[in-house]
Amino acid sequence: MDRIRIIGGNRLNGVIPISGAKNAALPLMIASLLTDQTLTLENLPHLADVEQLQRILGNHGVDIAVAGRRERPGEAYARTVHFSARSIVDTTAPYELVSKMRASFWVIGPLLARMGEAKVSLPGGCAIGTRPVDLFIEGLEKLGAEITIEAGYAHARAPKGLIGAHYTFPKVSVGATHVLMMAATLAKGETIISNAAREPEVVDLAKCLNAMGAKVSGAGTSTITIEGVAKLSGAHHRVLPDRIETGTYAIAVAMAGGDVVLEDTSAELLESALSALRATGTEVTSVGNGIRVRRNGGDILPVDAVTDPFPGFPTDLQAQFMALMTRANGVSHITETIFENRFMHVQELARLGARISLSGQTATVTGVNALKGAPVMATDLRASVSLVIAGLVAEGETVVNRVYHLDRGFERLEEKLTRCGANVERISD
Ligand SMILES: CC(=O)N[C@H]1[C@@H](OP(=O)(O)OP(=O)(O)OC[C@H]2O[C@@H](n3ccc(=O)[nH]c3=O)[C@H](O)[C@@H]2O)O[C@H](CO)[C@@H](O)[C@@H]1O
Ligand SMILES: C=C(OP(=O)(O)O)C(=O)O
Repeated sequence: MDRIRIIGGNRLNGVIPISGAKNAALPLMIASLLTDQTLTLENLPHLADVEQLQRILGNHGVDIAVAGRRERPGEAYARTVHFSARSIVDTTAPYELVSKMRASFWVIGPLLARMGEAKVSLPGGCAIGTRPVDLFIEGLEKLGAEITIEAGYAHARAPKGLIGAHYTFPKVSVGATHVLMMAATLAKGETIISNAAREPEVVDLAKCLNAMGAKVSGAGTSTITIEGVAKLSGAHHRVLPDRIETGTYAIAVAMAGGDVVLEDTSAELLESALSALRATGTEVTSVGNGIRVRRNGGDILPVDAVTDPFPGFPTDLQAQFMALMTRANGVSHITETIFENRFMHVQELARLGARISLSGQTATVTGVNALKGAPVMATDLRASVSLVIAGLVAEGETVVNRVYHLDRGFERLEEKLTRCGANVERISD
């Protein structure tokens, strides 16, 4: 099992190319199930989750062909891939494939819309909370689906096709918004989704669906309207930049100090996180097609953060920001409102000398003068990278075990950091 070894103490200077967003790529790939024509996705990141979803789509009969990729060292892979679901050969998404990642459950929407049936295993994904699927079921039932849960599978049927309806989410859900939006593109009549997720990945999916001939409006606001159409066509779509990868490297620079341009990304995707970062005393400016992040010595100021659906502070940056706060000059409070168990990094950061106490959903972080390297264990995707960030300034050697979590969502992490001067190395046994 691979590990990552970091020797702390180096500043970061240079350019980091930002890859296409994992959390946009996954629903976009799933959208290929909606049409018998080819959906071409540009800027697709090379990640374990993308590969796993390719296996799942392959099982449904999707032909997948890589049309091109950039191979220059230090660049994002930026693959262009064709997805062609000419016919759906299987409407079952089996446990062995789906249990590895949350987003694979989302195939339920397009399969139901196109084929009138789907049998999908209940999902896996990061161990950050219970992660139920009640909102997906309620929303799809509102569109006329009949759904039962038996032996770990959701059995969904819509023998007469899906029918447009008005559904108000009782709670904001990114995944359920993606699924309902996709399903409604092929439903009869108009669907209105209220209290929809407003994440940039929802907007990206809506743009792609519209390029495929769907009639989706309002994505990016909390009311999305979809006028169903009889058929969708192929399209060519560029995956938007990964705002979580962007924020992660911005926080890494704030932690290690230095001057780095994050390339092929945009500050608009993560304003709330960047304003928290500015408040810590880090310089963050938009430049050309990216963001410049600078911190040249001086204290890291303590800043409180509360996670919230977009445009709030992203839960997927909570662990990384907490790592930064472990070195702040003072006390900060970090509150997690999205997932009930997303503090697995706390005990691992403590191994490096961090002082963090937990009370309910709030972590109180008392900054320390120095962290000290130690072996630590990655528990989930974003928790893992928070340990790498802490390792960048910890004295001596930090070894992060269970790196497969990182590989789900960070492309060429050690290469991107090493090229900016960090001492980071992957150890494969
Ligand atoms: C692949 C992907 O894009 N994953 C992202 C997506 O996950 P995901 O789409 O799974 O997260 P949701 O937005 O659905 O979850 C938000 C909250 O709603 C709850 N909920 C969700 C569905 C449901 O049927 N019932 C229910 O109660 C969840 O348990 C959670 O408390 O958005 C999360 C919140 O920004 C991010 O952390 C994940 O990185
Ligand atoms: C929680 C995440 O992924 P998933 O929803 O696939 O578990 C994440 O991307 O941080």
